[in-house]
Amino acid sequence: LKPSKPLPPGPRPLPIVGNIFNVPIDKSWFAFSDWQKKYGDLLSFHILGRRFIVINSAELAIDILDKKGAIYSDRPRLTMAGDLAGWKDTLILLGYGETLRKYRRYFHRLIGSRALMQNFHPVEERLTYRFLQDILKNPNDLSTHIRKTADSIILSISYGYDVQGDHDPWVKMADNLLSQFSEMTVAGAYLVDFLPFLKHVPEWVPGASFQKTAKEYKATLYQAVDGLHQFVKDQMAAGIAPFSFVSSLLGEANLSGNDEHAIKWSAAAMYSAGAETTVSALYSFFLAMTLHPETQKAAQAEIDAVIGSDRLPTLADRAALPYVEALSKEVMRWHTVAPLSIPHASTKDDIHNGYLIPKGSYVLVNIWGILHNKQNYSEPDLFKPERFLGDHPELDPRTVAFGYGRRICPGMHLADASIFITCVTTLAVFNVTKSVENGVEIVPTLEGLAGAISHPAPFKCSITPRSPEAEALIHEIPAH
Ligand code: HEM
Repeated sequence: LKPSKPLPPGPRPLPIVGNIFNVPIDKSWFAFSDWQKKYGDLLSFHILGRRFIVINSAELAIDILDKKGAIYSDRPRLTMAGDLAGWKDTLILLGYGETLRKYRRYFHRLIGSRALMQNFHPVEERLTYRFLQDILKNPNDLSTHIRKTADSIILSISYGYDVQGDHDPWVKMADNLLSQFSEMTVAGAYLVDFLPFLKHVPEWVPGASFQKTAKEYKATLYQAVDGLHQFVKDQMAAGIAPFSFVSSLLGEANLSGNDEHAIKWSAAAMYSAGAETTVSALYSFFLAMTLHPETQKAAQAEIDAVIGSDRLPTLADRAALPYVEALSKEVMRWHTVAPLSIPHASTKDDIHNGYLIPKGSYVLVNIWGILHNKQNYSEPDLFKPERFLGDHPELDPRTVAFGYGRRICPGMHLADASIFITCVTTLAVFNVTKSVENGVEIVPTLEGLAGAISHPAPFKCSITPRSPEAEALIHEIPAH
């Protein structure tokens, strides 16, 4: 293709540095939504010659990332995190090709649909009931309990590993890994990402301390990935491995060494991509309930009518609870967990709607923008589960929040189950209200923090059992 077509519009660049001063480092999704008003749904800009394309509508995301998936499914190459610190082998950063498709097939076979997730319903339920007990014991430590629960669910489903207490060594190691990863991927954190030839500079050269850091981080990554994998193999050898992603795949006949490597690295992606994201979504659920007592009451009325008050809800009750279902959709929309998705990279020049999208562009989807666009949602800033009920429901946010095309989130059904079961069981037994300090009610606001995974800013709320019967139900949960 000759570059005869114009690039998608965007702010005017400066020579060499391009649009470096136009794009805010933090929460750039707001800027992209503003630019949309001026330039339309497809935008482009460059920073130091690197071309970025931003997609601002669901239709375009489908047309480009789904329908032209063959050329839009690569990932940007991260020199520090990917090449030097070893993360390039994880599913999230893996380039497009046969290995990626193999990893994704594993996800598909084990957790690729709501029906398959039923194999993991007992785990989801057991660990969420444990969460209710933790909250009852110590309602002020909400974020700690959420984190522990999300970690436990992922480690149990991926490795059959049962998290022990509040200071579990594997959780600690995995959390450490994640902070290393986010530290490395903050824009501009490492010069080597802009000047990749620097990766050949030896560690002892002044200024090359990133080599030492990368070595250290890579060691932590391998220790965790190899260690958890070995844990499952040891359990299988002893005949005590519970059903999990890894035990199920390793149990298949005629595995090659290559297959085992692929199983190991695809499982590693579950924790890296699944824990923080779930934490953010669950935390935003509690914020929404704090701010919207009327919504909470409507959901509780439905639960009381359908389930009664002498047992806890399960995932099997889902179809009978349309309001709670709508509420959990609204949780996915109202606060956007991954506001710009994960960038895709294009592998060929393409002309779309008359614009040139050059090979090697980084393609971002403004997920926050789509989920807060007035054309898709009435009063988008409000928390309104009703928008998904009735004869003309608004766009299902689960078709947006998990990304598009061949890199769409392979953990979406797991995330969806975790969110639903947490919402429904919490509402069945607790009231979430604004906390009161010195006689004054504290009214939090929704503020999504900066980051590839955006968490709601910390807030206070009060969580109390709905009734003595509800409290008794929590006590009756068998010890774990
Ligand atoms: C609320 C929870 C979650 C949200 C909002 C979310 C969102 C996303 C998004 C937007 C992407 C990028 C898709 C794209 O590139 O187009 C993604 C990728 C991914 N997610 Fe999730 N996710 C969530 C939970 C999970 C869970 C629980 C798991 C695993 C068990 C998981 C595993 C992954 C993996 C492995 C990728 C990388 C896929 C690839 O590069 O091919 N996610 N997720």
